[in-house]
Amino acid sequence: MLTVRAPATSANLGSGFDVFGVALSGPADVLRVEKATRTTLTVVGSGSQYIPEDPKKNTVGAVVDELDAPARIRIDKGVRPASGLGSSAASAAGAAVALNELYDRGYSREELVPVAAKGEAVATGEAHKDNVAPSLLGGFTIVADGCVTTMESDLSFVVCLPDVVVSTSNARKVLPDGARLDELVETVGNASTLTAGIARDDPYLVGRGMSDPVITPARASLIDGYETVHNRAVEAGAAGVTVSGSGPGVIAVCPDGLQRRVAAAMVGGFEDCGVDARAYQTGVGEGAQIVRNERNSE
Ligand SMILES: Nc1ncnc2c1ncn2[C@@H]1O[C@H](COP(=O)(O)OP(=O)(O)OP(=O)(O)O)[C@@H](O)[C@H]1O
Ligand SMILES: N[C@@H](CCO)C(=O)O
Repeated sequence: MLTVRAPATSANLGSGFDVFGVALSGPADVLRVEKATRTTLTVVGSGSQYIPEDPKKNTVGAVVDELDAPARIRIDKGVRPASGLGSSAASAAGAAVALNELYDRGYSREELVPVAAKGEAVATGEAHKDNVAPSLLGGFTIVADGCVTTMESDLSFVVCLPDVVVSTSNARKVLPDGARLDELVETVGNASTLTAGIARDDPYLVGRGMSDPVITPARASLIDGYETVHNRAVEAGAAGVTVSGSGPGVIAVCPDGLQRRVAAAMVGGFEDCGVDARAYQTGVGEGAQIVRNERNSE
């Protein structure tokens, strides 16, 4: 039996739609996995009542198939589904790490990215990799043209999760079909600024790059209270604020010492709009880890 902790992630960061992702130090899914002749799933924890235990409908089932590695799997959800915090990806990444180890498949973490992405196709219909890459590799990740680049970072974030549900598949349906040239120029500029900010661990540069004129405005309209929460976070000292993944989570990058104030301001902003919310004071974290290995006692 293996126990794996796989972290929540925040994709896009505004200007990096389907490209940027960051592993968060918390929350996380915890998976207990042991070999079996047939795959069975149990799901407990945050939002587990909305997650199918049928392996064909769960992201981990696709990973089992890809690795030809049947198993008895118990998922303890720390990452609520339809949160914008890479819930479906955390389970897929955790399963990929556990099954690769249990069945001695020998894949590197980079090679597990497309394997875990098959799980995302189960959740959203598209095998996008911008959540599974950071959940597997940790740090800040750039997924572009089949290549994954990772960068370490020490930045601090607040992620505020309202008590509403936005599924990735619905949040992709509101996106426009195309963008104008000036919007493209603005987005490339912001993405470049953000990447430079990660390289320098500079929250102000990252914050300046954390916006885009096309994707974020379309998604923000699905989140009651977004404008208020955005403004409150900035007033409290956040260096940048945007929709986390496809929402409804909202992520703020914070200069040192301001996380608590920003977290309270964001929760208060949602509450003033009649929406319950909770905040995670978090930072850039590591990729999925095997926290317990009882293989030798099998
Ligand atoms: N192991 C799993 N964990 C979470 N959700 C799962 C899992 N397996 C299947 N799902 C389904 O995937 C959907 C949630 O995925 P979705 O991509 O919408 O949310 P998310 O992963 O939190 O968001 P985002 O990708 O924007 O960060 C739900 O319909 C849920 O039932
Ligand atoms: N890049 C994907 C990630 C979902 O978390 C999207 O924004 O739809």
